[in-house]
Amino acid sequence: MDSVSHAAVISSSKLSYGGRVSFNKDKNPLLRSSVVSLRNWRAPSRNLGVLAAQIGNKEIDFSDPDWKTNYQRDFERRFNIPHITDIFPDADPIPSTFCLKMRTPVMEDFAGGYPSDEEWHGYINKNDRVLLKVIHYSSPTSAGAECIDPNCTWVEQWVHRAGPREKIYFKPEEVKAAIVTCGGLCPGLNDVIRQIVITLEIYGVKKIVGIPFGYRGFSDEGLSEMPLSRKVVQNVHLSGGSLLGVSRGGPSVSDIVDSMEERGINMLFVLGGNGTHAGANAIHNECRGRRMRVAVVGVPKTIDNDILMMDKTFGFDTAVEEAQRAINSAYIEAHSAYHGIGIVKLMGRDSGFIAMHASLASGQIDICLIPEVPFHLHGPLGVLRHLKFLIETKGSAVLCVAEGAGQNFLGRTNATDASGNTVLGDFGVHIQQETKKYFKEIGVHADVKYIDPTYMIRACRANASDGILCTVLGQNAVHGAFAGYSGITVGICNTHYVYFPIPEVISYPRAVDPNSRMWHRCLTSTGQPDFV
Ligand SMILES: Nc1ncnc2c1ncn2[C@@H]1O[C@H](COP(=O)(O)OP(=O)(O)OP(=O)(O)O)[C@@H](O)[C@H]1O
Ligand SMILES: O=P(O)(O)OC[C@H]1O[C@](O)(CO)[C@@H](O)[C@@H]1O
Ligand SMILES: [Mg+2]
Repeated sequence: MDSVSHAAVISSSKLSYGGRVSFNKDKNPLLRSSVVSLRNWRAPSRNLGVLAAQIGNKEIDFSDPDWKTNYQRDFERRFNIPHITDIFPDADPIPSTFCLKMRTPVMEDFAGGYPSDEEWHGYINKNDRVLLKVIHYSSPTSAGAECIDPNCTWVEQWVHRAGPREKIYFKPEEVKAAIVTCGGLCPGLNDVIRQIVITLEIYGVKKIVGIPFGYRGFSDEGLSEMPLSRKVVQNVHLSGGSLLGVSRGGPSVSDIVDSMEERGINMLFVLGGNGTHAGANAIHNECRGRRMRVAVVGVPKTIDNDILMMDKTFGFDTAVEEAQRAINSAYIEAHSAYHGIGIVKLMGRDSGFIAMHASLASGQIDICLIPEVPFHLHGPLGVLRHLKFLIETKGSAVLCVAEGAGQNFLGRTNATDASGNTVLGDFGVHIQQETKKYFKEIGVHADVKYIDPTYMIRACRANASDGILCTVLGQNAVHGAFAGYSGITVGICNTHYVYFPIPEVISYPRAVDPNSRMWHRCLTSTGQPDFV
């Protein structure tokens, strides 16, 4: 009997919240989403009735006239960004050395004072905020609705605006900044490294180093730090990969912080995904525990686009664009063959964003399969039966599958990589084989071509749109560190640039909402039916 590929449904009757993710689509039952999709809204327990919900660790009683105020206060607390003065209340700021009026920074020990210009108002006020959610849903049944209470009350949620502050908490001549890139590759890593270095130099920092091969570079014998300067990074963005190298796994947090202390690193820029950010936050906490005056700032790097709250992460646009070449090749192969079927596998461990957006962009995909949306392969409603229909009616078909889709059709290996991530089975190969088998069994000719461009896509250099995103994120990371923040990451939110406290963006992987307008648009474009 055919099993169904299923997006896990939270079985708990409790409502939890924290991100923009709908209640029914997340794989992680421990998620802490701040907004609940009321499509599936239900009271968490009979005791609470319909007017209350369990939100994270808190229970909200919606009959309380102050619930909204309390919610907003709690939100503000959660999205507060940790600052150096939290542990060093007496830390004195100095006027910023970041000055766009100067083409070359004064590097001579700032003997004549810091070159800040009080009249120039190019700085961000630390009280500036950006609105996180911009849609007022009037009903929980609206597509993609993210409501907090059953009436979908409008609740403003503000996050901190990123950018240079007028006052800074580090003297550039006392800074030793380090950059580390962890996890898998992603288009744009070099662009971010480059911007961090360039911006640090504009502040007047002279000691800038790269840690080689991810967190391992802090501990592994024979890996020495790489001195960085504008000269070194000038052209690195012209190629993909990471100038510094990447890795998974590595030393413990306490070993990393020991190494930072030994090397005198007091600004650490960490480029990576969920795992890397969990590490960065742990490093930040360890530094605080040791009362080190250090800024740890993340830049989210995930081609999968699986970090919460953000419009997108760098590398994602490039991946979608580069995927077009593979999809177009699959389309041409399929359309040039008698009963041709093209299959393209794209990255996306837990999230189908690349597959969904690449399918939408190409307009050449008949079936898009992602981890978040369940499907049958066999049977009257299955993908294979629909393929037969397409062959009979169109003469050819093209599929786009995310690597994390259909994992339940494959035997679990229980294997994990060096960071502890589950090693996925190859669903692309599986569906290719099943398709061939199926058409053979039904006695219909089919010419199946399979393309796996995943690593070719990941190794590309950033496209123009990602180049800009990387530039802004890299610069803002440096502004955040100089402003005295630590344990933060940078992001784009409703087209504006913001700082988030790290835990809020990594509490679970961001996933495609099957009830979102974007997934509905994808279905409209492909014309595929439900496969369950
Ligand atoms: N919970 C954690 N605490 C501390 N360090 C962690 C944690 N999870 C992962 N790391 C470390 O972060 C680094 C990168 O993790 P991982 O391999 O999961 O990649 P990632 O940052 O999630 O990026 P990608 O999107 O490419 O998977 C590894 O060196 C790993 O040891
Ligand atoms: O082969 P690696 O380096 O483990 O990376 C594969 C994983 O990395 C990602 O690209 C995320 O960076 C996932 O989509 C994919 O599962
Ligand atoms: Mg990860």
